[in-house]
Amino acid sequence: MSIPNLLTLSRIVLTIPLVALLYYEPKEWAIWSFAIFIIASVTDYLDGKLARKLNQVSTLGKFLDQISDKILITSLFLVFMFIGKVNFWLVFLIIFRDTFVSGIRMLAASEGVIIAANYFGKFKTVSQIILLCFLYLQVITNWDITAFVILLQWIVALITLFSGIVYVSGYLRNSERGK
Ligand SMILES: O=P(O)(O)OC[C@H](O)CO
Repeated sequence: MSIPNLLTLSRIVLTIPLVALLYYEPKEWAIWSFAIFIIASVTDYLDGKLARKLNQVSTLGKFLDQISDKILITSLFLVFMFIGKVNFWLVFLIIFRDTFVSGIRMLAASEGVIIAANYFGKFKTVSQIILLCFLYLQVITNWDITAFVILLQWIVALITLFSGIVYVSGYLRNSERGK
């Protein structure tokens, strides 16, 4: 397996300790979870860059990248929801959007079309990572950032929704053209 793909896979493996350290007591473990999350987020930046540099861009790599992002981010949002730091509706929207977009991707693939992650999708992932950082800070520190985090949740919800609509409308436009 190529180094970029190994980096991507490490994100899936790291999700397990990261979730356990955040979910279980004592609270002090959350800081270790945050440290692992930062490492996992850096691999998200590095894997694609390295794959392009080493000329190792592959369909498997693109697939793993999307899957590992979703496993990491959705798992964390679920834990933050269980510990009462994030609203249910945002987690619902993220799961709904990702499942719907994956369905559109499967449909397109069955028609021989590969829908790669676009800039809106990447921006959505970055916005969710930023929100997760602030959710960690809420758990780890005593800072009163509740109002800011609520505002950020709305912004992330809008970006998440918009990026999903972009994929769906892109697919519908292409299938209209193909008729
Ligand atoms: O738009 P999505 O859901 O494919 O996600 C984009 C990826 O996370 C980019 O790495």
